[in-house]
Amino acid sequence: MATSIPHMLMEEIQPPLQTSGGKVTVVGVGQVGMACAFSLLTQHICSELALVDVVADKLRGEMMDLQHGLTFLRNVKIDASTDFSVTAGSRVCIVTAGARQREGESRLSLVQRNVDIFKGIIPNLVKHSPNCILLIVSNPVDVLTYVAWKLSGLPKHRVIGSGTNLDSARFRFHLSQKLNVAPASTHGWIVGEHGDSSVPVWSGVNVAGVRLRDLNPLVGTPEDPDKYNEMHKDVVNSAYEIIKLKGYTSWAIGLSVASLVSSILKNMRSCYAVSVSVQNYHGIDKDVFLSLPVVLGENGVTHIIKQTLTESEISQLKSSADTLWDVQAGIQF
Ligand SMILES: NC(=O)c1ccc[n+]([C@@H]2O[C@H](COP(=O)([O-])OP(=O)(O)OC[C@H]3O[C@@H](n4cnc5c(N)ncnc54)[C@H](O)[C@@H]3O)[C@@H](O)[C@H]2O)c1
Ligand SMILES: O=C1C[C@](c2ccsc2)(c2cccc(Nc3ccc(F)cc3)n2)NC(=O)[C@H]1Sc1ccccc1Cl
Repeated sequence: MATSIPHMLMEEIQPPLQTSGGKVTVVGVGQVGMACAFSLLTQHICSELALVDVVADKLRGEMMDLQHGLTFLRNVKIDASTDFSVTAGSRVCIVTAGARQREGESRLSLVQRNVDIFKGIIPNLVKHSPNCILLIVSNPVDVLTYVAWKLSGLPKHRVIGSGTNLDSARFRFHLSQKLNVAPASTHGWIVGEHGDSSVPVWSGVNVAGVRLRDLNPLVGTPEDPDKYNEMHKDVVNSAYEIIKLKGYTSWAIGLSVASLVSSILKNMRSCYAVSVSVQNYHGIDKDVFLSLPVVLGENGVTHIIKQTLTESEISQLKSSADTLWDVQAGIQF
């Protein structure tokens, strides 16, 4: 006679599945990684969550703290380990692991340190989840998305970077405040290189299909009396302001990453500006990853949207492609 309570409480109809089909891994449980994890859980996006980091105590603490909130959420299997076997069967693997930039450290030095970190992460993720989609968040995100693709051996459509998804979200927020329309109804795309050198596509800024450029042809130009062109500066400056005020950024990037994962797991085919292989698009001949609007579905990037860009916008993309190509040339794989 089985004496254990579970056996007395219930009759097993079928053994548990190896994986639920909704498993997501987050590598790096720092400020960004935990914001991603919290956003995924509170929006009921994943059915399983695996956390990986090299700092074992923090890793266990974050896992326990999330587990204790499950009473208020749905029943998600949350696990954590420094061993990548915990990630097995993940549909999406989010990488936020990275070294902190040292005082006066060159960009290339930081890149190489992050590449060396990625050498220990990417092959292990693919070993345990060969059918996964890699979603890179660590900076410099465009270069590290290329590095992740090279190290993973995965097809390019299953390796994306968060890219200018956050840049675009900040751009839409600033526009929404000026127009007094909800950010979700204020449409605008920032493409190209994530961060300081990103490219706002002013011809596409619209509310309900009404393009600002049709109402004011000077929108986005230095001659614009309404100074909409300063919105892009606001996007960049706000990132630095947040760092100055709180020391890091987390909530917006966490929410933006959760939205990307939702479109993938639910095969929503929503459009996002994310870092993808852009060789042969807009006349770019270098093998680099930059952000363009793409359709995101269950197997990653299904389509790249062919926006009509101005000569200036294309020139800025090509300049970023050359910069990234030079950085990539200096990487020791
Ligand atoms: N793409 C974007 O829009 C965007 C926005 C914000 C931050 N970021 C980037 O996200 C990254 C993380 O930012 P953060 O504020 O969370 O940093 P953080 O230092 O708080 O967290 C990084 C985490 O990575 C872990 N880590 C380091 N090496 C590891 C390894 N080999 N394996 C597993 N884990 C490892 C660390 O232990 C730490 O917990 C940074 O590169 C940052 O620039 C990107
Ligand atoms: O990409 C980052 C990383 C950063 C940040 C903030 C100011 S400059 C960079 C961040 C937070 C914590 C650590 C780092 N490190 C880091 C940044 C760039 C890099 F190349 C290497 C490391 N960056 N925080 C952010 O919000 C985002 S978005 C952003 C940054 C600059 C312009 C426009 C945007 Cl929308």
